[in-house]
Amino acid sequence: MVIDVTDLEFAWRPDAPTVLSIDSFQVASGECLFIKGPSGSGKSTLLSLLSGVTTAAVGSVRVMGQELGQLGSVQRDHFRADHIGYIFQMFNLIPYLSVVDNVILPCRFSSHRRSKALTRSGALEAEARRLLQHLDMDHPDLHRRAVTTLSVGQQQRVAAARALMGSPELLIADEPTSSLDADRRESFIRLLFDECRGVGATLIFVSHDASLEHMFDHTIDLSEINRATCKLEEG
Ligand SMILES: Nc1ncnc2c1ncn2[C@@H]1O[C@H](COP(=O)(O)OP(=O)(O)OP(=O)(O)O)[C@@H](O)[C@H]1O
Repeated sequence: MVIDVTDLEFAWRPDAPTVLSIDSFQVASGECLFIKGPSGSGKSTLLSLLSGVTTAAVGSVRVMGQELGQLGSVQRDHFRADHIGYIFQMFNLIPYLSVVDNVILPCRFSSHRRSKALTRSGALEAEARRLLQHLDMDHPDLHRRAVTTLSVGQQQRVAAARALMGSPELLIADEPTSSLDADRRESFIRLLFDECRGVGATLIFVSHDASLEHMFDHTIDLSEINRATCKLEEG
């Protein structure tokens, strides 16, 4: 199992309502999982817990066998940098870096990912260019451009290449296609699948957009496994 969550209870503050109450949630290695759920059902909160941005006082969140609650915040930052590629909804590219330097960035924070990238392509820049090419960004002129001059679809591909750099075992994508039209959304997801399957990575893709669901191995509706949402709906 890449992810094993049991008996989780989470509130953002001790006096705030419970946002997540999940008895059991597992994701197998190599799976491409689609997580859907209405706005406010706790999707982003779950991703914060899976990536160790925050931790739960009650229950267990294991990622690749590591109990995240047992790590301090600096150790969790290292764990995330080494093992998790994250594609943000707004991409979070660094505006003053070139395309290639944005893609290389995870290797500045993780020697683990740096050595994997070097093993694969011999040089970080070569690995960044290989990923960009696979993601349909194959024009060398594009690689030198400032990210602020790229289209939304191009920025999305740069964000994906950055998340894939150094072959993290787990890729998390938080609504990264919401600003694209339907055709471009599907082609982007196919490219992500190709890259993930190529290295045996696990993909967790979160979206409101149920029309993407058919593309994935499995789907989870968070509001169905989250007892906190059920209680809110009943109340
Ligand atoms: N950093 C935070 N601090 C405090 N409360 C938060 C924080 N992030 C989310 N929440 C609260 O947790 C609940 C679940 O929000 P969350 O963002 O996880 O839902 P979501 O399913 O991702 O929603 P959306 O689809 O609209 O992004 C909401 O009540 C929200 O206000």
